[in-house]
Amino acid sequence: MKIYIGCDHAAFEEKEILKKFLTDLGHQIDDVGTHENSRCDYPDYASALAKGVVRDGVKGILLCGSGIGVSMVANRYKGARAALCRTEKDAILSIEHNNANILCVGARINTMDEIKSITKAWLGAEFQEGRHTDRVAMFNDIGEDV
Ligand SMILES: O=C(CO)[C@H](O)[C@H](O)[C@H](O)COP(=O)(O)O
Repeated sequence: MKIYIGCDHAAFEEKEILKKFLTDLGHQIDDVGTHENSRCDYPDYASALAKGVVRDGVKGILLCGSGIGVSMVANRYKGARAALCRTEKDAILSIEHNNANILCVGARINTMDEIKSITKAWLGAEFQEGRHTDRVAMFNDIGEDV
């Protein structure tokens, strides 16, 4: 499966480790950066990743210090369903009920082992459809100025 990955400086090392973990599992990884650990701005990378995910109809993984900033940015793009996940349960539910297409994790919150297991759980889960399909479709009609 092709998977986009992106991060800011706070999660650069974790992103590199996760990239190898996913490549070893047989996934094709498209890295939108950052490509070094000097200070940068997560909106740049979360935007690039969300655009790629929506355009190509694939999944993506975003990492920053908390996971919060990247999830906020990604969800500004129509068609992006970014879920901040702290546990495997979060990850599974974000797919089963919400058909998340972007996983967000916090490298300053979760350990590397936790990030790997959250990611594996997320990639292994399946959208349950049924009553969830119409609810997720409703997302597309939301997004007005207030
Ligand atoms: O967006 C965030 C917080 O919601 C991320 O955790 C960033 O990685 C963090 O803000 C970066 O912080 P730094 O002090 O500039 O390293």
